[in-house]
Amino acid sequence: METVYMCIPLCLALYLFTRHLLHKLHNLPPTPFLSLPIIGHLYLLKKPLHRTLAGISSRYGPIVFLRLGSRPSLIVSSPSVAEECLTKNDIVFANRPQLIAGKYIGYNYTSLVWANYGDHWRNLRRISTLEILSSSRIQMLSGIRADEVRLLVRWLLENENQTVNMKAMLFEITTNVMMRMIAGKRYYGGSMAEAEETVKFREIMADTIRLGDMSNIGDYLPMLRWLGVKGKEEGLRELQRKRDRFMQSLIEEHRKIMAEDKESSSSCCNGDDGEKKKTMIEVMLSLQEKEPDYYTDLIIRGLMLVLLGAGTDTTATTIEWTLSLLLNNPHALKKAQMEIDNHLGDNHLIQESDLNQLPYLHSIIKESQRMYPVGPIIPHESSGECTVGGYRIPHGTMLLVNIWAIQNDPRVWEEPRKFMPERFEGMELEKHGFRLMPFGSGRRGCPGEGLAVRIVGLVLGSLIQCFDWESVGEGMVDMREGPGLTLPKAQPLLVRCRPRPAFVDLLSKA
Ligand code: HEM
Repeated sequence: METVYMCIPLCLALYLFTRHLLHKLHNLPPTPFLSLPIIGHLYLLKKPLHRTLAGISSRYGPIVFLRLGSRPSLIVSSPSVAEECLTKNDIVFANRPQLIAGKYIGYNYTSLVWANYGDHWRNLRRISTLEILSSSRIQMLSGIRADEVRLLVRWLLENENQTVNMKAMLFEITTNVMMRMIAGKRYYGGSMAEAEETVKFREIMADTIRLGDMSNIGDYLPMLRWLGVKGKEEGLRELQRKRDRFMQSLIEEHRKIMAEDKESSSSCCNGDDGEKKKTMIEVMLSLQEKEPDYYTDLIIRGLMLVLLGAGTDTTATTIEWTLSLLLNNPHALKKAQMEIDNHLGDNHLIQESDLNQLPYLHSIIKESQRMYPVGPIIPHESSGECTVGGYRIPHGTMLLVNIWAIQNDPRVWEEPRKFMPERFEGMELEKHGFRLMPFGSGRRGCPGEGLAVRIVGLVLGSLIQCFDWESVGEGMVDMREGPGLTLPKAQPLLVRCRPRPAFVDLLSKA
């Protein structure tokens, strides 16, 4: 028995030594010494992941190799290495890791977010950038965003001095904007609150947030899945069934309306300019008529869910962080109000077309996205062997670019934890390079950036222009980060607002 006890540490030491030797021989990047059998470096990971990985990088350097269970992983946390991965090695790293979540909510890794690089992904990307998220289409649907913002400021006016949960409020407005663009429907606020369809939609959104954290131990230790430990898998499967059924019912509804429209050649949805302001489903169904084999209902459902999933929480959370920062930095809030007043006076509410005259507002948003990027870590995977920083990176390595670490690194940004929108004044966008990339970069970079910039700018600009704000509770707004995929705040932002006297009249007519 004693011999067995002696053997265990001996075997472990031998294992660690051999691993380390092989690591060096294979010219892999620096790695923490203790990589345990089976779990590798998983024992090092704690939430929030971006902070843990930043801690590891500060010890081992900007290129770190980890074995996360069965997944070889490359952690990158400097602008130059990120650039090397996303420019020189862009195609090699253009795959996504095949995590369990992608099997269910990514239609077996075939949706735009989850598909590997290749013809199918390129096609989806083309459809989304040319047909759905092109500047002309985004511009065409600007009325939806203006209308939702108008409803928001009206609601705030009617509820002045009440405690408002901004997290919930912002999630509702961004979801309404996206669903109106996708299907011409709004599910928050208004008279539809009790309708069965609304209740179903809200349930789906709540479940998506509940299961939204993609971490699943089976992703790293597949043997657990064989042993029957399925984690969130059942929940994800059921959620996807519900989402799929819901989106299909919207497609059927549109199909029916389009057929009726065709018969009566009605022009009920034409804009003032006579051009038809089609929803995304209508655009996709028109394409389906021309190419039914490619534009299947499955492809349409996949795109609807991707846009809803990628476009709501991200924009809402960005606005919530930014407003929180402004409440803790009242001088910046005043300065932004003055900028808007100077440019627009007090006789019209801010519109999207005003945004490019408001550089300080842009600087505030950039600074907030620098400090609190809502995609703190971007996951890719290598489809072949390549070199990064002179090290060999094997095929099938998961790449985690730690955007949060880069954007909060004192070697990259002066006093990074200080909110200083002024640092962006007069700085051209190109100058940020890979130091600032809240929307990612390279061929898998965010296709919704143009839309997101408009939504965030318009909502935030309107809130700043029309109201004076105070946080609820003692002291400063709590800026701690909570667990979750899109860097949520640990505590939702609670506020009270009062309309600015000069805008009461304008708001009541809005
Ligand atoms: C402030 C808001 C947003 C932020 C910060 C953001 C950020 C990001 C980031 C960091 C990525 C990953 C990039 C990469 O892997 O290299 C991404 C991907 C993506 N985003 Fe956004 N995003 C936002 C809003 C939106 C909106 C409004 C949409 C569309 C309605 C959208 C659609 C997508 C899609 C489809 C992808 C996956 C692209 C692919 O894999 O090819 N995002 N976004």
